Amino acid sequence: MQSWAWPGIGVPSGAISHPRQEEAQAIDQELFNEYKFSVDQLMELAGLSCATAIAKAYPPSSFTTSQPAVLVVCGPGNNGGDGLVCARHLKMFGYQPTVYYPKQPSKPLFEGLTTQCKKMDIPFLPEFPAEAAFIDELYGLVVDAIFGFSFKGAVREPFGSILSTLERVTVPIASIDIPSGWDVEKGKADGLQPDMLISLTAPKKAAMHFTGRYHFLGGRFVPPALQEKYALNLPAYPGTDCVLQLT
Ligand SMILES: NC(=O)C1=CN([C@@H]2O[C@H](COP(=O)(O)OP(=O)(O)OC[C@H]3O[C@@H](n4cnc5c(N)ncnc54)[C@H](OP(=O)(O)O)[C@@H]3O)[C@@H](O)[C@H]2O)[C@@H](O)CC1
Ligand SMILES: [K+]
Repeated sequence: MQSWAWPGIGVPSGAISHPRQEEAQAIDQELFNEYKFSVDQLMELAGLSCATAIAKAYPPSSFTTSQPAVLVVCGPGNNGGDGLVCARHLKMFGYQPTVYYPKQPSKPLFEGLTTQCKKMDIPFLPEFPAEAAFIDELYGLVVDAIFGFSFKGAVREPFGSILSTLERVTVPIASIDIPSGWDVEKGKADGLQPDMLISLTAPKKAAMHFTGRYHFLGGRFVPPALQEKYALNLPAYPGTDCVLQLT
């Protein structure tokens, strides 16, 4: 496992670990199988962390659009589920989220999260805006909840076209867990370059290639024994906060 020194106020000067893809998946499986968490539980905490980190970095007053409008783009796996939870909490925090969710799995978890959003009057776009300029005009922030730590190989449609449009937007992009399209360990120099990354549980190896302004850690749910087993060496979260700003 690779690690780096971590200077900063409130953060111990030790080294936070950067799990590889397989390690991130193993931690995830252990949380469910050994520690008996349910996906819904952790997804709620993960999505709440994301909305909280976004509210810290981009308060509604910082938006130049007439409303704090946020486009949340959700993928087909649990990263997309985090996006739906994040959208719901953003709405609670006073933002105007809109969701684009092109590949909706027919599983009760995702159907439930979708219904919750719709019942909170969060609109779902039937089509993705064809031009990056439309996104820049209508939204002050894009949340990238397309792929997380299980992404592998070349991007398949419709996500290839979506990502190539997102690469051209000029409004800030906040990526949940991994910038979508990036190799989970090596990153992608010519891919999406988000302004914000919210690493969940621990920053994955690819996070070492993140050059945006804000890097937050969220998902404050890893029991100490599991942190020790994987030598995560996570910094202490401040007080009762569910997120920690790393950079
Ligand atoms: N413990 C934690 O930290 C917690 C983590 N959580 C979150 O879960 C995330 C991981 O979720 P995950 O394992 O469901 O996978 P994720 O990355 O969303 O993508 C899988 C989907 O993408 C697809 N797909 C893959 N490659 C593709 C390609 N090249 N092109 C196109 N499609 C491709 C793949 O499709 P398939 O291969 O099945 O066809 C599948 O449908 C994690 O990053 C974090 O955000 C929290 O919710 C809870 C606690
Ligand atoms: K993502």
